[in-house]
Amino acid sequence: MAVGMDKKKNVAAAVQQIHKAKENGAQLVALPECFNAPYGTKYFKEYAETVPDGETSLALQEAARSAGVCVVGGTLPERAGCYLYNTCTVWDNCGNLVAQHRKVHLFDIDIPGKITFKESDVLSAGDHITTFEYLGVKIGLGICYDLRFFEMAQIMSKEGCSVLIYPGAFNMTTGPKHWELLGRARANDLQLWVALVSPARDTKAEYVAWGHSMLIDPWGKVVQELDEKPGLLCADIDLRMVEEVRSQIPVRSQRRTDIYDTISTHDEN
Ligand SMILES: NC(=O)CCC(=O)C(=O)O
Repeated sequence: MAVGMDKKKNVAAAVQQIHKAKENGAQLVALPECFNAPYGTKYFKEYAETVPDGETSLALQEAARSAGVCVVGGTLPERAGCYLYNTCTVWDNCGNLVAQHRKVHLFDIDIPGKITFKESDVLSAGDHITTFEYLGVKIGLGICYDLRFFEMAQIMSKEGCSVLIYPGAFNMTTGPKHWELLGRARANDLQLWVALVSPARDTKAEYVAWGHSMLIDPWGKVVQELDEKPGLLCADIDLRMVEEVRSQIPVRSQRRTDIYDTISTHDEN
């Protein structure tokens, strides 16, 4: 979805898409990172809300309940006391808050002449890895830059997740280089489904999102992808494929942790 300066319009657009996805048969709907606010450090404080009683949370709760779908509510700037977080809330089909993930790895990078961003100027990092269960399926959550950290995805996989969902907003520098690569790497390494959910590209925005929401199967194949424009990606996730890939290429039981442990104690890098 496109995200602009008007929070109410952003939230209304998200609610509309949730209902549209339900009409298309969705049981779970995921929104992009920072779907209710422009993405930028100077905006987080102004747009921040408390969870679960802020206006965006209440709108997501009501949308999940009235549509009867699970909503992975992208992210919103969350205010908790004097701290701000980049937070994903998850609502089940009855409108219960079933998970809340605060971005663990803050997006602090500096590529001179291309992109410099420092979330840690205003945001605090979450310190929990978040998984939840819906319709008997274990699902893991990461937010954008979290996608770069294999260890986090590996823990979610070890906890039994067969799907990882990353609301994210890569940019015009790192997006074409790494967005798909990282999503496919996580899916292939851990042999599970990965969904990457981005805002649409707005070339007039200060931060221009790459777009290209996609769903990747446990073989590491992109099964569906949007372009940079607003759109709705609806796809079936065949969970049997997780077991199929894992039994046919059994890397999970072939790890030589005896060797890795020895090496990793010698070389922290
Ligand atoms: N919102 C983000 O965390 C952006 C991450 C990103 O673009 C990257 O390259 O990593």
